[in-house]
This record gives sequence, C-alpha cells and structure tokens, in this order.
Amino acid sequence: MAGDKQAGTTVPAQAREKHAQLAEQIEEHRFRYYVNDAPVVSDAEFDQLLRSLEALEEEYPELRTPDSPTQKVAGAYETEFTSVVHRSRMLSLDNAFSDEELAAWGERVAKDVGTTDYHLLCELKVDGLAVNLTYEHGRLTRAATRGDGRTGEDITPNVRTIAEIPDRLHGDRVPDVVEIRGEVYFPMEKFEELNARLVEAGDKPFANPRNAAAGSLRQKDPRVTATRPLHMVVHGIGVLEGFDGLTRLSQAYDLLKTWGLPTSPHNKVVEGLDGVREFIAYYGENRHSVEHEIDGVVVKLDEIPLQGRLGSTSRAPRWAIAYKYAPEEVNTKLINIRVGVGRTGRVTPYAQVEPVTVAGSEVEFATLHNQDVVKAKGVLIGDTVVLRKAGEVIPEILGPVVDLRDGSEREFVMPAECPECGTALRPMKEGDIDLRCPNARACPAQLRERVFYLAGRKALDIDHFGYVAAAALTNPLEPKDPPLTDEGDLFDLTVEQLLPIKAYVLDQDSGLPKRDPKTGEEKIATVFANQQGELKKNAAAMLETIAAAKERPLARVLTGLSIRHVGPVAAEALARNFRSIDRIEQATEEELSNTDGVGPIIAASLKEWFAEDWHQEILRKWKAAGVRMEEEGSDEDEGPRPLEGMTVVVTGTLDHFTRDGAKEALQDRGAKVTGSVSKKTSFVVVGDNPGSKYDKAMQLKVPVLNEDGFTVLLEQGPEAAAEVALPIEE
Ligand SMILES: NC(=O)c1ccc[n+]([C@@H]2O[C@H](COP(=O)([O-])OP(=O)(O)OC[C@H]3O[C@@H](n4cnc5c(N)ncnc54)[C@H](O)[C@@H]3O)[C@@H](O)[C@H]2O)c1
Ligand SMILES: [Zn+2]
Repeated sequence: MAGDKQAGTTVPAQAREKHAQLAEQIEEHRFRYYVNDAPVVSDAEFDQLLRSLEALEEEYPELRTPDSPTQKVAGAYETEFTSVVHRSRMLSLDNAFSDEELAAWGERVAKDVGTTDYHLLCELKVDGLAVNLTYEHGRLTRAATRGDGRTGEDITPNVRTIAEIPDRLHGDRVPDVVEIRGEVYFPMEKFEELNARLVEAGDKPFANPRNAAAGSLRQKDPRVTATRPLHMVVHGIGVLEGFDGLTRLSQAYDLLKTWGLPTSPHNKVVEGLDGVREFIAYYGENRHSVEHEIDGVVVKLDEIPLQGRLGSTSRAPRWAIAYKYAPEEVNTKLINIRVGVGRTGRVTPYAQVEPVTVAGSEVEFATLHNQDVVKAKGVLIGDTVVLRKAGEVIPEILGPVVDLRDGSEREFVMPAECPECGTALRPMKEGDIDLRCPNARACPAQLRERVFYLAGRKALDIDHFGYVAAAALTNPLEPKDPPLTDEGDLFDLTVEQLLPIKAYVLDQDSGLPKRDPKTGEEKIATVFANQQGELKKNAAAMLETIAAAKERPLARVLTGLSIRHVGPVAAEALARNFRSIDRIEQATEEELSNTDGVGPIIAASLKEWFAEDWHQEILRKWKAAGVRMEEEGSDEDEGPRPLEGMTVVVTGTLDHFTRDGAKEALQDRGAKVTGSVSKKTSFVVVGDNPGSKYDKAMQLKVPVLNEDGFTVLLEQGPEAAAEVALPIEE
C-alpha cells in the first residue's frame, strides 16, 4: 500500500507533505514576527500562506488537527521574558477579505444569535501588537503580550513606561479584577526618526512601525522602552470580577474611558451590514487621517450576553470579524538606488525596486529624498525592503529586512557628478543637504524637466506636450542639434524642425528610456512624424496650443520660468502686485519681499534669476515672439490709475470687502499692496481686529484708514483719504 496514500487515511501523501511544509513555514514566520519582531515576508504574503493551509484543510479535514497553525493563536515560544498565564484567553480574529466574506459572517451571526434585537459595533483594526493589562482593585498589577493566547510574556515594567496607560484606574467604582485588552502602536511619523537613531548607533533598523512597536515594547531593559513613543488603544475586556451590569461593549468602552483608559474615538455602533459597509468605506477613504496605522475594520456584536451565546473557536470569537483593507505594504527587492535631476538642478536619490503591485498599481520606483535619508533608513542596495504606498502619495521605502541579507548588499554612494551632464555636484549654499547640478542651462536633465514643467498644467498647459516631447525637443538622438537648447525658442518651433526628430521614449518617473516588454530593448520613436513623414495630428495640435499659449496670463508665464521657489502661488501674487515682468525685474528686493505671499527668499531668488544673461535672452526671445508679459488690463490707456506709486497695507476684517477684493480694488487703481508696514507705506487700511500692523502704523505715523476712509481712498483719491485718516495715538 505504499505510494501516495498513508495507511488508514484518504489524504494523498502529496497533500500531507504540502500541509507539513506550509505549517512549518508558517511557524517559522510566526517566530520571526512574534519573537524576533523582524518578519521576512509581508503580512499579505503571510496571510496567503495561512489561507493556502486553510484551503488544504478544507479539502482534507483530517489535516485539521488541534496543533495545526490554523487552529492556534500564534505559538508558545521560549523567550527571555517570564511567562504569565492570562486569566481568560486572548484570541485572534477571523478575517474577511471581501464583501462576500463579510456578508457570510453577518448571515451566520443573524442565524445563530437567536434574536433580531442586536447591534454591530465597528472599530478600527489598529496595526500594532496586542497586550493584556490586569488591574486589581484599580491598580495595574501585570501587563503581558498575547503569546499563544493562554500564556504570554510578562512585560509589566515596559508597559509602565507608556504614559497613556494609567497605573491606577480613576473613579471609586472600579472592579476587583479586570483584564483590559488593547493594541500598542508606534506612530508612523516617528518611525523614520527611530530608524535613523538605530542606524546611527549601529543597531538594526525596523522594517515597519508595527515591528517597531513590538520591538520597542519587548525590550529587556524597560529604560529603552521608555525612550520610544509608544501609544495604546483599548479594544476589549477579558475577565471582569466584582462588577455587574455591563451589557453593551460600546458602553463598556465609555466606562473604561472614565477610568482613564485610552479608548478609541472612532468606534461606532451601526444598524446592520450596510452600516458596517459605510464605516468600512469611510475609513478606506480616510485611512491616513487616523492617528495610527490601520489594516482593517473589526466588527463585533455589541451585546455582551449575545457574544457568549455565539462563543469562540480555539482561535477566534465567532461574534467578531476583521475586515482587512488592501495591504499598503509589500516586500520587494531594492535593485538599485539611482539619482534623478530635477528642474532646478536638485539631485535626489530614488529607489528602483523589482516591480510590485501595491494598492492597485504597479510600482517600480520609490522616493528617497536625499542621501541623508538613504543613510537614516539603513537600506542597502540588494536588500529586501518594505515598500509602502499610502493612497495617492508617492511610494516610499520604510525599511530593510535585515534578516534576509546575505552579505552581497552594498551601501549607496551619492555620486559626485551629475548623472546626465557630468558636472561636479555641490550644495547651493553652505549647510544645504541637497546637492545640485550647477549646469542649469545646458544640463539635459534640467532642461528636459524645465521644458516639461513649462508645458505642464501649472504653467502654459500645452496640449500633447508631455515628457516624451520635452525629452525629444531638448535631447533627441537625431538630429544632432536639438530644436531647444533652452526655453527661449519654444515659441519659434517649426514643423520642419519637428519632423526628423528621433528620441528615446522616456519614463517620467525615472527619466530612463522605457523598454519594450517583449524584446527588452530601449524604445526609440519618431516622436512628431507619422510613417508617411507627415506631422502627427497631436503634434499639430501641440504647435497650435504653443501659439495660443502666448496669451496665457502673466502668472502662468512666470510660473513656467522655473525660478526657484516661485511656484503658482507666488507667481500669482507677483503678477497681481506688479502686473508685468518688467516691473518685477525693476522692483527692489525689499519691494518684492513686501508683497503678500512673497518673502525674502523668493525675492532673492528672483533677483538672482534676472541677473543671468541667458535668462534675459529667454525673455527677449519670448517678447519678440509675442508672449504676453503683462497682466491683462495693465496697459497705460486702460483708464486712470489714481493710486499709482502708492503702497497700501490691508489688515483685519472688513465688512464690505474680502481681503482679495480689497486688494484688487487697490491694484486696479495702480496701488501696490504689501504685507508689512514700513515708513514707505502710504496707507494702512484696518478692519476689525487689526493686530500688530495697526500699532506699527501708529508708531511710524503712517496714515491709518478705517473702512469708511478706505472707500474715500478708492473713490476720491489719496488727498481726501489723508483728511479722514484716524488720529495718531501717541
Ligand atoms: N509577516 C509575517 O511574517 C507575519 C507572521 C505572523 C503574523 N503576521 C501578521 O499578524 C497578523 C496575524 O495576527 P493575529 O493572529 O493577531 O490576527 P489579526 O491581526 O488578523 O487579528 C487579531 C488581532 O487584531 C488586533 N486588533 C487590532 N485592533 C483590534 C480591535 N479593534 N479589536 C480587536 N482586536 C484588534 C488584536 O491584537 C488581535 O489579537 C496578520 O496581519 C498577519 O499577517 C505576519
Ligand atoms: Zn547636470
């Protein structure tokens, strides 16, 4: 009877072997996760293994023995902590990964609960580690990890270092004994700082905040725990002695709160599964506005007596379910760290990883900000890393999986030269972390990025002018000389120039050529001409929009110049206040920095920009091409400008004008509106609650107008307004 059946069973040997293998893998991962606080696979991968095991046991129920990982709460491990027996078991939770699984749970509850009078309590599933706090007569006497659910590790001294966890419960009606269950977590925003400190000290960084929470709490020396910003949220009650009358879990939480325990502000009792779905949808959208990481929603039967009626399996209660959101963290390989050059020359390292799908999109690159961040994260090229993609945010590397290193990994070294033009990199100012390529005009990367930005949504908004076009026009393979050596010739592009252009098809995220998925070869395209050698339709549309873009508002033109620190907001403020490029150029640094929304840094940057000859050349060419360099309506013949040459500050709240409305009224009459009061200020207009600008004006004896005076200024001019200025206070 040898072969694929074992005596007395119907389970094929193959299945049995597969089961044993999976079980062993799962046990090993649990050990790494619960004991070492250093898992080597993502939670999603781990859950997948567990699910495979469950599926196998579904098919061959004989394999579902009591010691199977599917039947247990993690495992019992020998660790350096003293073990303690929980008074009542700490269970895990069953998971639902889809709406069907949630609905199936809901139906089972409805069927088994024996009444229609029950409620569902929705809670956030906090991504941390479970702890059990025992309070006797109101005093914290013991804190333990979950362990295998019956026995955990004694971490009392460590838990005492967490400020949020009270040593004594408040109030005079506290139970003789109560077990409080909750989740200890490590805030995401403190995570980078912790890893930086660990790396600095030569210690192993954590792969993610959950491991950081577990690793920080499970320290032999509680003084180390005390230095970690740990928090806790309460999510359950174990044994309760000497206290009657708790019938609803939601109300129990209210009570725990009065005792001084950190309960969650997000819990919500809902009507039926549709209410649950709403809660799930809401926090799916607002996952990152919560103070801790969440990996799902836990739905519980709110009536405590009914919970007892449903009971538990060896592993999890039947009266609760954890609905899991799509994972935001995946493990992948860090293939390389490259550097990219931005439009202002800033050189930033970024990670190139083995492509993975996370939160619904394929990711190949992740940001690393600067060379110090790479160091602080402690990642090496070749590492398996935890990559996180939270919503629409750019993917980031959380940390390395140190336990998978084999010695072949290498440290990233920031290059000394620009990867695209070879110029030596340097900080712009002493003390700057960022390195820059100083070859602003001719560096192909900077030029490409500038031109791309210039054509983009925030600036000239030119149709069919994307990254590929920007690269093709500035650095084509053919012809040798590019049509654009800087932005100056943009408006003079001709069809003849476009037709012969061949260029790499570049990827916007990396600036690298895209590859043909079949052949692996770099993609090269005739970017603007079709096979007949005629201009492609979208290239024709591009040329048309370029011509039309000469009429774009001044602020957009200004934004498109890629002047450091001058983004759309500052450009808007400058355009409103000065109304022409020439006037911005002629303004003093002080006048510039007095503009609302423009400070000294922007003012200095503007001055620097105008001082470059090749920038002047761009302006000259654009003017010659007919690009509008003035705000509409700023022509001299547009009407009288009775407040020309005046500088006015508006402060406080006016009744009949918004702040912008007041500004516009002044600017329409030729006045300049600034944000700070100086001796040169002509008038200060004050509304309600004017604050320090009023005092300053009085001190400098600058005429101050109330709202009526302001109307006089607008309607009758400065002399009349001076007559009605408020009296100077000494
Ligand atoms: N990556 C790995 O190698 C590895 C290994 C083992 C376990 N894991 C991960 O650990 C988790 C499995 O552990 P598990 O058995 O604790 O199951 P679980 O995390 O799916 O659910 C149970 C736990 O959720 C916690 N929880 C958070 N918020 C809660 C709330 N509001 N109410 C009740 N409980 C709440 C409790 O601590 C409870 O013990 C999975 O996410 C799994 O992927 C990963
Ligand atoms: Zn360069």
